Amino acid sequence: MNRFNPDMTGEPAVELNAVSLRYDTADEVLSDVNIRLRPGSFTFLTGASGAGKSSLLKLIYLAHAPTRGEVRLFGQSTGMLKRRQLSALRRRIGVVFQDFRLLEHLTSFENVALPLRVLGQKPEQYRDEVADLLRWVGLGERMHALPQSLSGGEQQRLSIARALINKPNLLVADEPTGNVDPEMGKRIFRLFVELNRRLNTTVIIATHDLGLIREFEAPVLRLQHGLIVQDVEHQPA
Ligand SMILES: Nc1ncnc2c1ncn2[C@@H]1O[C@H](COP(=O)(O)OP(=O)(O)OP(=O)(O)O)[C@@H](O)[C@H]1O
Repeated sequence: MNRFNPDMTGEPAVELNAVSLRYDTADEVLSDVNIRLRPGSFTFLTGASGAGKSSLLKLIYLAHAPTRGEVRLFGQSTGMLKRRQLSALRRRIGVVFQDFRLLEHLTSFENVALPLRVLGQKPEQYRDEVADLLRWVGLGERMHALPQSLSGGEQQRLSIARALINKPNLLVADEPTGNVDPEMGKRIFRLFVELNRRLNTTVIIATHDLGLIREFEAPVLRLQHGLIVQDVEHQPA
């Protein structure tokens, strides 16, 4: 993989300032959250079920707007942006979901190529790139398989390739190892680490898996009832 789109602004890749989120009229799901992720950093987000991890990630990948506070991405405030500007920012973010969200009628190759086709690229422009990425995630032999014929770990690696084909500056993964066995979980985390080290992609991963967090020794943000109770700046040495 080549290095691409390096983030040269020097601003945090992600910055949440006094962010709160409330769905309809219920209590706040996130309260006064302040986060800064450096470009090229690798961070875990953890917390009990219902603590607000997915909600926080949705704010980061611009699926929701906060009720209060400011979300800044790559130095840009996101609150007042027009639809087209938001789409451009979203293209700089790759998202990996626990339940993969692959298109079942498309092959592995076609699933990964789709974001480029949507951008108007022709097969001859993306063929080699898609094949390289599929080989990188270990699916070189499964390029023409449909998702239903892949194992859970293979489907997750396919969804990682799809999230990366647009060369995002930021990768957001929501419980990416929730549906795979521990060995595959490690293999998937190694892909994220390699991505982060080789391409300097900023990575944030929500996970319950304390074993993997310990093994990979990255900074941890911990959410409890919508509050950050442990953050990157306050790690024990
Ligand atoms: N679209 C929504 N509408 C209303 N409430 C929601 C919505 N999404 C999440 N919630 C509520 O917000 C709270 C936090 O949910 P969230 O999914 O962010 O937590 P989580 O830490 O990711 O949990 P899990 O680990 O179980 O996925 C929960 O009480 C949940 O019921």
